[in-house]
Amino acid sequence: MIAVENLSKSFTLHNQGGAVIPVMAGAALHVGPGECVGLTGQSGAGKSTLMRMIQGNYLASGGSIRIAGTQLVGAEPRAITRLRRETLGHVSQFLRVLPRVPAVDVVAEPLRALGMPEVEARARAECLLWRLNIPRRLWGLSPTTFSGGEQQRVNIARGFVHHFPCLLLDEPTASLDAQNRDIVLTLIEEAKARGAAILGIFHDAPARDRVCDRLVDVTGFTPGRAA
Ligand SMILES: Nc1ncnc2c1ncn2[C@@H]1O[C@H](COP(=O)(O)OP(=O)(O)OP(=O)(O)O)[C@@H](O)[C@H]1O
Repeated sequence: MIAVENLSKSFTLHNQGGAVIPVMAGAALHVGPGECVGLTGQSGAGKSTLMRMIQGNYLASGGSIRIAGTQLVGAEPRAITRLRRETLGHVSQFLRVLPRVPAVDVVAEPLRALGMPEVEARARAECLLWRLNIPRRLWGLSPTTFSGGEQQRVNIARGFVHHFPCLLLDEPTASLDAQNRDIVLTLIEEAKARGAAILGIFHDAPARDRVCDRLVDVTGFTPGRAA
């Protein structure tokens, strides 16, 4: 479902004399249906860079990234937009929303983009907000004024509302209390049970141990260390 082969990445610092910084070479991993793979490695090893390339936010310098059969490296922006709408979900650490859009609409939006009828999209959004303990009185308000933990839970609800076949999770349990953390881990387990391929960064070691089937240490993809 998620297949990375011989992936490389260099950053060119145009505002610093065009210095070229190689950060990744020979990166390879595979995540199958129903599997959760955790990215590990010391700070600066390249976990976020790899995730951003798989999400299509950073251009790869070379290699291959296939998401459910679609080649991402060199893909047209339109193909990447379609992949994100239908196939590749992403939960980042922070919620980015337009002001004045109510929380329930933020969560329902991925379903509306897929053409789901309004009543059903709203019902599914409300169900997730309820499961994630967002008080009903907040559902009609913009999350811009919500607490950090509430914003993160809205973000998680938005990431899980459509049953994406592939999911990228960037520290999905960071700054959550024990009860909400447990709910998020249950959502991940449910996604695995329905066959989703999940790749995540989990600094929370017990959470990682609970949901990850395998770990991939990106330190092995540091240029000069690749096999
Ligand atoms: N936009 C960028 N421009 C230049 N260099 C970058 C950029 N993004 C990341 N890097 C460099 O790439 C390397 C890997 O960074 P990355 O953020 O992927 O590491 P990480 O493993 O996610 O670290 P952490 O655990 O601290 O978040 C670092 O040396 C970083 O300075």
